[in-house]
Amino acid sequence: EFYSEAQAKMFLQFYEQTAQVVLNELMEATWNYVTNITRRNQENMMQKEAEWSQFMLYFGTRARMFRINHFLDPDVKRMLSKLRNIDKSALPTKDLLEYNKLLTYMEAAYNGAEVCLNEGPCLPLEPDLEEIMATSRDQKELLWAWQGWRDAVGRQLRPVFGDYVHLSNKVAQYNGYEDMGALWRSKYESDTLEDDLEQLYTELQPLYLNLHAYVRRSLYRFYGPELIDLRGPIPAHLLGNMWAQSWGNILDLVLPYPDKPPEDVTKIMKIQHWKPEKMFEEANLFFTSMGMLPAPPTFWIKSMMQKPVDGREVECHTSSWNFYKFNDFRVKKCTEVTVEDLLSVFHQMGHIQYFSQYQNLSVIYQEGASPAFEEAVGSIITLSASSHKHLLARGLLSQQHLDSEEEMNFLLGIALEKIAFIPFSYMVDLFRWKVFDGTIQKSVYNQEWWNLRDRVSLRSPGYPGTHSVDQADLELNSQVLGSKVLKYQGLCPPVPRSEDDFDPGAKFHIPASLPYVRYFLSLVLQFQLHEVLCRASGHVGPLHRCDIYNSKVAGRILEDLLKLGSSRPWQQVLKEMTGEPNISTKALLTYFKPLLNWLVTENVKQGDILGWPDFSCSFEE
Ligand SMILES: C[C@H](NC(=O)O)C(=O)O
Ligand SMILES: [Zn+2]
Repeated sequence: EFYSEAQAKMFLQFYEQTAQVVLNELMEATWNYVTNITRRNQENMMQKEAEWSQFMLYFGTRARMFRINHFLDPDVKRMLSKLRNIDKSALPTKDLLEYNKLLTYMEAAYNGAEVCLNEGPCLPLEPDLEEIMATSRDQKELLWAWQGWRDAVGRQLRPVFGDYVHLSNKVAQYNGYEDMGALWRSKYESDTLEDDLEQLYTELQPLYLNLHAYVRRSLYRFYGPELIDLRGPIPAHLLGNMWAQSWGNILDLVLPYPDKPPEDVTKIMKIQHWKPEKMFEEANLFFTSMGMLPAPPTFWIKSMMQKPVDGREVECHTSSWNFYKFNDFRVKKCTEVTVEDLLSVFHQMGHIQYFSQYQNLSVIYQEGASPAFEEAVGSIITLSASSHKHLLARGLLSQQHLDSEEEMNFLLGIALEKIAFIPFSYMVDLFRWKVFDGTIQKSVYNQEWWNLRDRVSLRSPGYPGTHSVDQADLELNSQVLGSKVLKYQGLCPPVPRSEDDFDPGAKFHIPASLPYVRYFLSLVLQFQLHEVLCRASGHVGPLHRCDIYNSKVAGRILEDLLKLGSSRPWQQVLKEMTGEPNISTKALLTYFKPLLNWLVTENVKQGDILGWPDFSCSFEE
């Protein structure tokens, strides 16, 4: 028999009451585990996982019985269709146990991995190995950390990743999707997502290729020709980050005007005795200055703002948590007193703000308008918080004005964070979608990630800057090269890789089974929304000087977005807020226009080419 719309409303109310309790217990058990990794806490978490799946199975199967096309109330229809996707709860019990064991194993392998010095201590990723990658300028030391981390993590995950893929695809099929990539993409409510992504990437490529060429030249000057090939990819251990995903830590090596180095905010924070708690208060203040919500009392009591020193083993990867209980939201971060971590704290407080703003909605709607919106909120604020004007106002800088050269140094600093991230944030899921849909088989996981497979060199793009490596070339080669580090990032592994390695596994989100393309979309979206808020706040002048701190007008606009959660399709919400129905690179390109002009001129002056026609990696000569 089919249930009426009235019965559907009753069903949703019943779901609402019980979901909060079950979800809260699951979050508490998971939080207890990741902030104190013990066998007992792991068992408790697994128990709550099982209960949560039972609960989802009950409601998910019943949600599928309603014939929602006949219903009138758009909310009832939207909520029921969201309830139908019950993710891994759709697995038969035996498979579910196996899948949860796999997921826990992979995440534990990542969290517990460390790299040991010949005699003496073993170093964990946070803070030790990340500190080395950020600050060391000794390429042997960088190589030791880079290779050691991949040996410690990637090799452990390699044998099980195939099983994870197989069971993930089973989850997807039980929920009515081809494979797990299709299930992940469905969150964006768009049947043109993949084309839209490729279009965004194409629009951003000249910016990336010019930055890549410029940084390669700078590293050539510092590390010399034995390490850097001016017509080739850059060795991946020299970019100041374990995954070369953001290059902000090598700003000192690549400054456009080295005789005018920017003030060192990290140093100033240490001189001023900043502590992690103060970093969170600073970010909280930004939101309240805009008339938005403060983090509630529980946040300050229950968050984990530092790596514990009492011997507890924890998951250090930074994350924000909603406990689906009034005003209970927390951040877990092994915070170091650095400007990089200060901006990361701003990003996390954006998640907390979203949780607070939509907490009165149905549980079903307590998520971002799309995963990209979830990631964009904090990053929008970070764009203001990292402006010279803001840091000066907050006492983290003392130099009143920047001349045009100092301003170019500043813009390059932001580009090292944001532009370098473009190819990385795009290709992590391009890789995984191909793994899930079977294009990339287990036997070639690592070479596909690095694409060492084919010695096809990109046709040299002719003069730098005037015309970047044209899309046809890249497309031609992309069929051969596939979507991998070399094609997109123009990086090389510094040492030979084999199929015993599993380098993708060295990035948290892969063992943690967390989708990643949300960060690529957020990167574009955050500039688009930043521009809207800047204009609304009355900002005039270059976008990179805008700081919306204290703007109640901007706060209001942002609040109206966040309050909606996922109750409305994000395209509608975006159109209302910006007048555009799609994510657009216009604002990002406006923000970096002065820098792109400078980079193109510089690359032409140096006679540098865009792209990496010398395709092979140094050790392969
Ligand atoms: C950008 C992404 N942020 C996060 O996971 O919180 C990362 O760290 O890779
Ligand atoms: Zn985030």
